[in-house]
Amino acid sequence: MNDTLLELRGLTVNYGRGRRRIPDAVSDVSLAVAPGETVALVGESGSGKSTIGNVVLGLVPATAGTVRFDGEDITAAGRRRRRMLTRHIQPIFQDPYGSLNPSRTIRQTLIEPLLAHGRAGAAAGERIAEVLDRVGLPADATDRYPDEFSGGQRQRIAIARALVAGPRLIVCDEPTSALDLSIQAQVLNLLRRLQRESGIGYLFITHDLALIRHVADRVVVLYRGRVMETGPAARVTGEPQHPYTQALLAAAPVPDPVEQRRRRAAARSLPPVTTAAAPDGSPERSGQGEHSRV
Ligand SMILES: Nc1ncnc2c1ncn2[C@@H]1O[C@H](COP(=O)(O)OP(=O)(O)OP(=O)(O)O)[C@@H](O)[C@H]1O
Repeated sequence: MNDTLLELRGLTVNYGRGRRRIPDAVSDVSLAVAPGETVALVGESGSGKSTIGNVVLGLVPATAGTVRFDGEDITAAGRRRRRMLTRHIQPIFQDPYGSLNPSRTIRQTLIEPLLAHGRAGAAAGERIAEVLDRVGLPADATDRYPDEFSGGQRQRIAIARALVAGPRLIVCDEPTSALDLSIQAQVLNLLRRLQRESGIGYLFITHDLALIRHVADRVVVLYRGRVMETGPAARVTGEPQHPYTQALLAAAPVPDPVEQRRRRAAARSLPPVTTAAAPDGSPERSGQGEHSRV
């Protein structure tokens, strides 16, 4: 067992080829997730968050850099070995309506990950009942279809599907952004409880900096595929060092209007985001000193 569950080093991803090539969708990103830890990837749309998550899930190839899971480089592993390793990594996606096949019962949905890893034997029914119970759904949910459930319940089904094969890392890609606020809190509490019970690591993708102080231990702030700032969630949200992080925080809605005005005033007094260190016009990087840990 390794202290570091997931470690990315110098991850770079280019999409497409020739004239349709999109270089540096992700550029030289390094981060680590420990067992039982939540590391949030934050940044606005197009900053490369989902690309990083998809590389970790084995859905998108890395152009350069390494992705180590439990010390083993997934990108260098053969197909069979990669399948073995990625069995321990599962996704939860944003849209609980789109991510569940409407023509499959909940049992068929939950048995898929077990089938994929040759574990759909006699104990599968028991395992499915157990995960449904853990996510707070009734045992008789198994014979029903996704459209018989609310958005929050569907996201619980998606969480059950992620849990059923006993993952050690879950890539949560905006898992609550399609849900009402009250349901969001329930789903986040469920994720936190599951983490406490099982020591699962979360790579938690969100564009919402206001959310991460409630869910994340550490944060990686991305802009145009590059790391702007990394550090403990309380520090990055309480005393952001990089102007880009400060601007993101100022734009995040806060329940307290006085606090919101204070942040906006603080952001207005910032110097403009500098382009000095980045030839492509993105802000210069900072927080790299903490890079070795995050
Ligand atoms: N399959 C793809 N083919 C080509 N380009 C892609 C593909 N997926 C993402 N990109 C590009 O890569 C960059 C990073 O996109 P990505 O989806 O990773 O960002 P994101 O931060 O997750 O955005 P969002 O919050 O909108 O999901 C963007 O410029 C995007 O257009």
